Amino acid sequence: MVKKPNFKEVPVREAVGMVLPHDMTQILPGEFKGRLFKKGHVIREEDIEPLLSIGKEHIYILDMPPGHIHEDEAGTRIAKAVAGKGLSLTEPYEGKVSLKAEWLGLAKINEAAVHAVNALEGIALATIFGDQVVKAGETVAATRIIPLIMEEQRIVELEALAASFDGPIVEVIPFAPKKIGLVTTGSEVFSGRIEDKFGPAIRKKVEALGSVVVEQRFAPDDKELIQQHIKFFHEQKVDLILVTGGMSVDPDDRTPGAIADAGAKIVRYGTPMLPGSMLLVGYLGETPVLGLPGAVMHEPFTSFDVFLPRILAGERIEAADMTRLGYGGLRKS
Ligand SMILES: Nc1nc2c(c(=O)[nH]1)N[C@H]1C(S)=C(S)[C@@H](COP(=O)(O)OP(=O)(O)OC[C@H]3O[C@@H](n4cnc5c(N)ncnc54)[C@H](O)[C@@H]3O)O[C@H]1N2
Ligand code: MOO
Repeated sequence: MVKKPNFKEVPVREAVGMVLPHDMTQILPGEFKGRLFKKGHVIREEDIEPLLSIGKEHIYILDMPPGHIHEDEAGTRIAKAVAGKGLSLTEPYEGKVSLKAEWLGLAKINEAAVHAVNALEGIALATIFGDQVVKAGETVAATRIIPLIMEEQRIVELEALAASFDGPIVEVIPFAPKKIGLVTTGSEVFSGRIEDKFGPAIRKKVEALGSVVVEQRFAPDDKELIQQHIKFFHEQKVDLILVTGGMSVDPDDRTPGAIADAGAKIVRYGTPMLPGSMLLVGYLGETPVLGLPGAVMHEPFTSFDVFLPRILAGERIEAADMTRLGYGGLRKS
């Protein structure tokens, strides 16, 4: 059991000159939720009315037993113990310390470690789901202890637990700027019968993450020509090759075969996420080659948007990464 701290209860009218042991929250539904008084505030005569208005007829004056620490210090220590690179800590607010991204990047969260930390009584660590893109300033995790004070020993245990994992529990990996080669297939686009919609959509997605399409090459539905463009980009030593169109079941859909014929090792063709089930991921040497499904053209979040940030953060995509998308992967039916 979490030990109750020793408090002296003082009627609020007699508390003038005393120090508040924790932040005092006011909630006016629909209007305001926040800190009315900060921890450490010395109560003044004019504070009595506001305190009574939030239902505080008595306040606690804290008598901190030896070996215990306050929620603000505990929250800060937990945050420091779990944070890796790319995160900065906020000041404690109502006992809560948040971890905010310092740069645009991929949030990496050790899920098993988060569960292990939260199994310690009295400790709360909340994170976003991992492998998401976060912008500078976005909150990635927040922590607090449940009681107002806690034996310091518990925090020492938590620090040891956090240090026992391989790498930090929460971090933000920055995106390396990569050079991308884009092969757009489809005889209807090649001939000019229809306007290319893939190029602008892909540029927008990759530029948002700090990378650039160095060149876009067009091919009709001809396996040999598609393959030549893929090899060209590989020789140009781009960091990533993207191929659009021709990913499904029609006789004119040549892209998966062209990627294989170019010499790429196919990780997997098809992934259980909608939209974007027709995604192919392969590697030509060390260079990732992706066959992109039609949905990438018009949907803001597809299987491609799951893996692009991970590739730009330097990760290699394995078959299991692709097969695991099914659970929660129905984003659009
Ligand atoms: N019977 C089935 N039909 C479809 C399946 C399936 O499994 N069985 N999968 C569907 C899914 S999911 C997708 S995604 C698409 C995959 O399409 P493809 O990659 O083969 O795309 P295309 O057939 O080449 O073109 C589809 C559509 O998009 C237009 N297009 C293609 N590229 C461009 C471009 N660069 N700019 C503008 N428009 C483009 C193309 O003209 C077609 O209209 O298949 C589903 N069907
Ligand atoms: O693979 Mo498709 O993109 O689900 O529409």
